[in-house]
Amino acid sequence: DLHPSYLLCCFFGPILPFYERVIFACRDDPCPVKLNLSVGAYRTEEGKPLVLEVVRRAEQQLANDRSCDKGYLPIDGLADFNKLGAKLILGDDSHALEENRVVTIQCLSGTGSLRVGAEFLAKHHQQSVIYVPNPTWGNHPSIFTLAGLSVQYFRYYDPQTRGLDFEGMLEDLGAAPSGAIVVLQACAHNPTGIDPTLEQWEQIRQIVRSKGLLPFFDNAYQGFASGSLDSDAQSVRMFVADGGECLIAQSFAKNMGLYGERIGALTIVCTSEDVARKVHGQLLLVVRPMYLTPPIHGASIVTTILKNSDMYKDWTIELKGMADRIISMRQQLYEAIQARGTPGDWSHIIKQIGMFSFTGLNEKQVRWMAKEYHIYMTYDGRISMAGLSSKTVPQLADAIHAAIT
Ligand SMILES: Cc1[nH+]cc(COP(=O)(O)O)c(/C=N/[C@@H](CC(=O)O)C(=O)O)c1O
Repeated sequence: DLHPSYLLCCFFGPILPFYERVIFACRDDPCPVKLNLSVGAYRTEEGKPLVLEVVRRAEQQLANDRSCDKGYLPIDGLADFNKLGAKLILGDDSHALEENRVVTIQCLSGTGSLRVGAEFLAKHHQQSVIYVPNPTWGNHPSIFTLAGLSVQYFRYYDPQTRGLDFEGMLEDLGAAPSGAIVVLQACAHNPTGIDPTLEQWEQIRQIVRSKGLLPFFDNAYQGFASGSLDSDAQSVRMFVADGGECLIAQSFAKNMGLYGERIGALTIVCTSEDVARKVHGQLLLVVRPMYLTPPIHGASIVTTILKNSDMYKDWTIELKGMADRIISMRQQLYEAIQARGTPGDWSHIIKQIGMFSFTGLNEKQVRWMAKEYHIYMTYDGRISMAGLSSKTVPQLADAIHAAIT
């Protein structure tokens, strides 16, 4: 009979995903000028996390409201949050909302929304195959596999052009079995920073609908990519406008800076009000044994801001400020690389969008940069542009130049 601790140590083998190893390597590096570009969390020009001013005002308002309590939320979360969150992604004029075909439940940020959606699909959807982009966010395969779905990949990134492998994507989606689930990152694709154009989204929509595939949008960066909440929602709204079904995982971690509040929502757009009612009931059966009910504070902050037109407007201004700073970091890094005459075409740095840039650096170069320049990024060469500042751009450009030449 095995000693219990022996059993445990059998499981605690080298399970850390590659990016966690990077984070620990960076954390343990004593160098005073180390640069952590591995985590997708916004940092200010001073390299600090940012609590939005409008979030502080909302929290102050909540703290002063003596009618607020800390009781359990319903299983599907804060009703106002669900309503306002659905409108934010679907648009005020959404027919699906008008026809009551939409189910939205508050979940534990984007990750929790993806997981609840995946558990629901594993139980109720006739196809258990889920296609994700190659490459995709490192956590996607685990979320879907642990929920009981079988993960397949569709081509997404072309290393030759450092752009979208659009033909390959359409071919793989065309070859997917009818009813298969397809994960589509709504904007600011992680890790590549490459999004389809609106014309390409329309072609993707046509093939998804003609093949009877089920789109599952991961909407983790709405407003963070272009600075506009509506522009970044266009891909989702295209699909919803055609009357078909889709799932949408929403996160307020990045666009409202509420990373640690774990606030997001799962929206399922159904074909009828009656189906929506049944889906809602089944979602409650997934959530209750998983975490009973979601946390109240983050949902209250988001609701306070979305409900108040002045606060909403102030939020959009701060959100655009974050997006603009990232776009400026792209431009500065590109110009710094150009100024050093680093070989190769680096225009992908300014063509890509959102939090990340897929540099094209290989693992050997990434490891060398960590060792020689104390600059940390994920081993696939992804850098978080939000981790850069005008001060640190030259340090990164020098390191890239040295790694390439
Ligand atoms: C595409 C995508 N989807 C969902 C999430 C989950 O976000 P949530 O905080 O659950 O709402 C993330 C987080 N990505 C960053 C965080 C991480 O992976 O640790 C990242 O890629 O760095 C994504 O990049």
